[in-house]
Amino acid sequence: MTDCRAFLIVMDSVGIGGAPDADQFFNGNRPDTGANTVGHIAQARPLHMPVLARLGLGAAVRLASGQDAPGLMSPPQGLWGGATQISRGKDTPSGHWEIAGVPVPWDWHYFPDTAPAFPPEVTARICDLAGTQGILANCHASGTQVIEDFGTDHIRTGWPICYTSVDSVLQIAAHEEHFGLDRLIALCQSLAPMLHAMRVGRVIARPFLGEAPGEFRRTGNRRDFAIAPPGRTILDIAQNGGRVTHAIGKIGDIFSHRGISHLHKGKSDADLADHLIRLGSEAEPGSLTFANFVEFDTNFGHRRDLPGYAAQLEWFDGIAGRFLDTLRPGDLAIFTADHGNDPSWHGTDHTRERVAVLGHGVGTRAIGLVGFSDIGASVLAHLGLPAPDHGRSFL
Ligand SMILES: O=P(O)(O)O[C@H]1O[C@H](CO)[C@@H](O)[C@H]1O
Ligand SMILES: [Mn+2]
Ligand SMILES: [Mn+2]
Repeated sequence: MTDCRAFLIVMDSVGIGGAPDADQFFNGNRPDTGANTVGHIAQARPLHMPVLARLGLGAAVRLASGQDAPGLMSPPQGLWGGATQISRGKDTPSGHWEIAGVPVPWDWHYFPDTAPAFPPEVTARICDLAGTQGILANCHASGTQVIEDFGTDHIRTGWPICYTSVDSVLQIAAHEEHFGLDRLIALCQSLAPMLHAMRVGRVIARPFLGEAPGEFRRTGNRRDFAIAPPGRTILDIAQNGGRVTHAIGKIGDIFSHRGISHLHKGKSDADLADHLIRLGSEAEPGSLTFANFVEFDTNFGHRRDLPGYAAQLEWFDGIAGRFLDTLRPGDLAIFTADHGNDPSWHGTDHTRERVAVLGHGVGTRAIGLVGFSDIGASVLAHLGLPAPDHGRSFL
């Protein structure tokens, strides 16, 4: 067995523009054509990201989208390129599964942007499981806004706040104390099989605290109940090959906890960064570490907070530098993303974009434009493991 280790790090929603099918994806009724998360942030405010810029982030933005990314245009000294997605969803499971070798073969079920958004049988099932006479919201919504709008009614009536988005999700927001955190999680878990049978990707528990509008805030106790990937992922293949696999952050939920030896969670990306840096030193020879950093997406992309997104990128770049310093000769680290979420864009939903592929540990190399599945295939090739069912190694 090889002693080489592999680290695959997904910066959630850090897209680089240029998706050839962006015109088929929408925020509201306007297409995602031209959306470019990193490009537009850097054009609004030059980014200081010396570590990822040195690997080739700026060059990747230009390759994928034809746009310049001020501050990031240093000559690449890592493995660098862009990746294009083929799965029909611009959501987290679609992106991660395809990176892990399983493009999504079906069309997800999406709830219409109508009021009500959910069919009567779904509403009835939620009421039945929750023991309530009704549900609140029942529409497309932003998660921070929906608790502002319905939090007071929720505390008064005890009814769960149920909402969706352009993604294939049913989200339930409920108060950790008035409704109860365990009760919310049990509700989502019990509801999930019905929704998965409808090809709804995830049921998500969104607990919050606070007693009045202006004070309501979501907590770190979010839980996702996702459909299991419909094929062998790189985590499955690595584990079947006798390797230790480490999942950091949301990776456990995204892969329905399959193929994972050790799960490392935290209340914030700062906690996850500590796990990543520690595993850089401690992960076993031959192991695979798969990490997701979610705050780019949840705290800044959906909130359309461009200065916040920029600051998070610069913070993460420092983490990336500290992490890379822990690696040994023969290790591979790849930084990539699962979709876009351009904070300068209209709407509040993800944006269809290409993503960067930035590799450390295999010298300077331009890989051009590859497919999402080629990322996972390359990780397995580096570890000396059998190839996945989709994708080709670019190493
Ligand atoms: O506005 P919030 O609740 O953060 O919702 C976002 O989170 C969901 C899951 O990632 C996405 O579908 C998007 O709607
Ligand atoms: Mn995502
Ligand atoms: Mn998101």
